[in-house]
Amino acid sequence: MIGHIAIIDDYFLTGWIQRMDPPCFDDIRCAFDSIRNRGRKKRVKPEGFCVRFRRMSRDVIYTSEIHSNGFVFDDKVASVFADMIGRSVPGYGQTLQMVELLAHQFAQAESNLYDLGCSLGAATMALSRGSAGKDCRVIGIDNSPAMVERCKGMLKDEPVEILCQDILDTAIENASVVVLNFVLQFIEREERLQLLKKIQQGLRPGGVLIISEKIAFVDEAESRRQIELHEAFKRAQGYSELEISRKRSALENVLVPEPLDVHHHRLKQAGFSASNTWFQCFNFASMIAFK
Ligand SMILES: Nc1ncnc2c1ncn2[C@@H]1O[C@H](C[S@+](CC[C@H]([NH3+])C(=O)[O-])CC(=O)[O-])[C@@H](O)[C@H]1O
Ligand SMILES: O=C(O)C(=O)Cc1ccccc1
Repeated sequence: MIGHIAIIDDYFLTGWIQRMDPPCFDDIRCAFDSIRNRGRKKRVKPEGFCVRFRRMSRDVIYTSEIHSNGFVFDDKVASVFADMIGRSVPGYGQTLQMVELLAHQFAQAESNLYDLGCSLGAATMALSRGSAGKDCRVIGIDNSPAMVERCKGMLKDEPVEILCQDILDTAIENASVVVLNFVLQFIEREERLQLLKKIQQGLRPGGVLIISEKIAFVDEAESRRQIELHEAFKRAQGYSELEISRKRSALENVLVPEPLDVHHHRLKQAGFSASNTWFQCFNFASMIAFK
């Protein structure tokens, strides 16, 4: 049920919890409680679990004035990314759980599963877990060397391949599930259709593309409302007004969101037979497209 990222209260721990059966949230909380009781530094194995954990660094990048112009996936961002995305994207954890469920549903035996723009490999892990036992190749790809290096470390015991590559150059073949989890938004708009066509062509019959995005709204008042709600979410997650506004400026022209109907229309143009939106929270949404 849960992948490898567990955020318990304000402990900011990243952990891998492996057991024969998928653990539920209460099991994990129990495991962490038992760790807490014995002192935070001590590595213990609560009964029935194999828990490996490292402290997840808190994202304080935009608390200081000194940060790069624009937004780049450099080592600074990679080192706090798990915390950053968890506190910035409403429903991110839920999305990962559903990627695992969808992989379980759609992964075909002896096919390839791709996580394009894998960052630290959270969705790669979900693909791996969801397709366990089907003899699939799970491939995570990212063009940020800092992300790839950390991702390889995080997933070193998982049967996945992690490549440092531009996803525009990646060959997609024999695929049953492809994931673009909050990645298309960073690709130049003119390149997006071509990328989706390539994915559609690399999918087997019955294959799916799972795509999550920050979305835009055509109606100005609606757009304002959704952005305000997203920013209220970020405030509730502990980001200050200054951090929120600095990151907003950094993301301008780097993360370019589009309305949901633009996405669905483009998926059709790329050759997908159908698509739908299976999750939305404020200006973040997840879709699935069927070959
Ligand atoms: N052309 C490109 N080629 C390869 N990678 C790219 C490219 N452009 C951007 N990236 C990579 O796409 C990732 C986007 S983050 C994905 C989260 C992850 N999917 C997750 O489920 O945790 C989303 C976010 O930061 O909002 C970064 O690691 C970039 O290096
Ligand atoms: O933080 C934001 O405002 C976002 O839109 C989400 C996000 C999350 C991680 C990196 C870049 C953008």
